[in-house]
Amino acid sequence: MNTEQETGEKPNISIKNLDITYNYENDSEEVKAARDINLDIKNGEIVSLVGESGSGKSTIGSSILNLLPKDTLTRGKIQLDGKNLLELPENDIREIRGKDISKIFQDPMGRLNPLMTVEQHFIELLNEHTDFGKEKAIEKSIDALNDVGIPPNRFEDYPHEFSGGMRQRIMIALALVLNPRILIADEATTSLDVVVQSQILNLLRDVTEKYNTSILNITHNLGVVAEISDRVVVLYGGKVVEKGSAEEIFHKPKHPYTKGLINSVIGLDTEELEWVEGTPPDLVNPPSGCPFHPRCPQVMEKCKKQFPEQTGFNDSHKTWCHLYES
Ligand SMILES: Nc1ncnc2c1ncn2[C@@H]1O[C@H](COP(=O)(O)OP(=O)(O)OP(=O)(O)O)[C@@H](O)[C@H]1O
Repeated sequence: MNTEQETGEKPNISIKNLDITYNYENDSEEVKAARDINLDIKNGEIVSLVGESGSGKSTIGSSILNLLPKDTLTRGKIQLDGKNLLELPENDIREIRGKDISKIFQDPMGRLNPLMTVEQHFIELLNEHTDFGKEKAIEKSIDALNDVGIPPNRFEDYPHEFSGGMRQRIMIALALVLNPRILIADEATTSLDVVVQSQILNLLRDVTEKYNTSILNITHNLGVVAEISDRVVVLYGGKVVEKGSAEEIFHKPKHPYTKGLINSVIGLDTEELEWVEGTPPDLVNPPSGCPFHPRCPQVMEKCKKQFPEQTGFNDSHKTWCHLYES
């Protein structure tokens, strides 16, 4: 049974048994980028999806927006308001994209049009999704900018006139102005320096509360996760291997991979930095059994043969590891 069923709270968005395979039936090798993913996100909740490069994080984020390449096979369900987003026609999904579900990326400069002012970006977006007149559109935009700390006198400036952190604030305001149900932040702070990263994360936390928007925070950097997450989902080789509250994942990690990830984060009391030895799996031919078994310091014979069943420690904390199976 999953957390949401146990607590009885209805999720905002619900991913069920999601499998994603790239290069399905084309000439290239199939890549099994996500396998049997189950993930519910509640209203106003910040869930971080963490794992090494290539573990399938961005693939899952893109599937929610239906932005995967055409020859990608997706199986399972991504449910929002009783609709399976994977089955919606392109026109319907275009309507949802930007309005109910929005996304912020690592590189705001690459997403903002250098020839358009901040105002023009907002007006274009609001014209596409609403029938606000110009006055209301400007008022809404200035409110959203205000919420992210950009003063109204910068409304007619161009993207290059802002610092990296301010451009990311503008992206957040653009992502929130339509009051979306869920915001997907894909490595949203990765290119920023540590102080600005922290400011942007705090900002995301604050605006989530104000707008009651959920956030799926995708990152390989565990350092930025502790600060903002309600829950953390750990992904390895396209499979969820552990999930729990931020407190549980950081202070009581169970899966050997999660433990390795946590130990590789630099903290104030770090004396010796550790890392997870070995290389991430090839998702064209994922390892049999538990995908982490070739790198696991506690590997057992059955780990090579069979993916573990879920072990639940309480309503929120679960892992998939043979070490904990009774
Ligand atoms: N368009 C694509 N076609 C084929 N394979 C892809 C495509 N995009 C990603 N992959 C593969 O899918 C797997 C998961 O990639 P994904 O980008 O989702 O991982 P990630 O955890 O987000 O990593 P990163 O942090 O490096 O972006 C990887 O093996 C990657 O090479």
